[in-house]
Amino acid sequence: MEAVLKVTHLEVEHRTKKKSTPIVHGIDFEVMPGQCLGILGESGSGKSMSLKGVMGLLGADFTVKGEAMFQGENLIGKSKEQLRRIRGKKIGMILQNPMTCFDPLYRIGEQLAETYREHTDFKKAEILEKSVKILESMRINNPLEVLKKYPHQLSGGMLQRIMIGLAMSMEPELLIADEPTTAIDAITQYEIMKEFVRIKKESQTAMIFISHDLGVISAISDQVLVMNRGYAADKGTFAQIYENPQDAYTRLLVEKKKAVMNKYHQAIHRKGEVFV
Ligand SMILES: Nc1ncnc2c1ncn2[C@@H]1O[C@H](COP(=O)(O)OP(=O)(O)OP(=O)(O)O)[C@@H](O)[C@H]1O
Repeated sequence: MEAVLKVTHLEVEHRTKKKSTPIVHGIDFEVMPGQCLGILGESGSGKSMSLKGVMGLLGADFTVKGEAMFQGENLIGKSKEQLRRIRGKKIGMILQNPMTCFDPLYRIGEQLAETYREHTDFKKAEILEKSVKILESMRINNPLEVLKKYPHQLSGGMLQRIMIGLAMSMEPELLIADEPTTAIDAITQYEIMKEFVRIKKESQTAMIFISHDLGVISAISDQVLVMNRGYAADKGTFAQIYENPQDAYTRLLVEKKKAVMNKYHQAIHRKGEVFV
């Protein structure tokens, strides 16, 4: 089976007049159809830079090298305009903070319509119908009312749900989610994760899910790439990474997680003793 996206020897470098600083040091990864690749690593490990590099979202002061094959074409080296067309249609992207993805000056409905106008030839009535469907599919009540609201009138969780619904309505070949739950509260984070797991089950869309949280990665990933300081530290299925980490850094992440889980189990156990 052919990978949906196959990235080989990806390098990202930041350049100023005085010096160049390597950020991502030749990493390889691939996403198979219907599967989710989780990219795990602490803040600053180069997770976002890798995907932004592939998707043409870095400024002119960055250089990106390597190969990122998507539908028979190398994304690296494509023009900003070509990549903009691919993003949002064939490759959906959900970013960290939903507030920054919406323009504060326009109503939600106008912004959804704009995306439809750019990527489809739907007429006005069809756009409205589709927009309502997106909100309904993401279990948002009173969709017609919500379409009339401005971003600041909605919660972060609701905006993130709308972003996910919009991305999925384009029926992308690949969905990339970069820490999509970090900017929202814990209960909503759980709800948003449930949406991703549901989408994965129902639509079989290939996904890349970026997170610093091992728990989040475990909920959705088939394969995991662990990043540390711009290098690929470990690779494998979640079970391989969790049970038998090859790299010292991955072992540290797993041990930290296991220690938290132990404390949690002990607390539950103690609570049980008190109340039994
Ligand atoms: N605008 C920038 N200019 C120069 N270097 C940057 C810039 N943004 C990030 N970097 C460098 O790239 C490294 C990787 O950053 P990146 O955002 O990819 O990390 P990350 O693993 O996604 O973490 P986070 O979840 O905090 O975004 C950082 O450690 C930093 O040194």
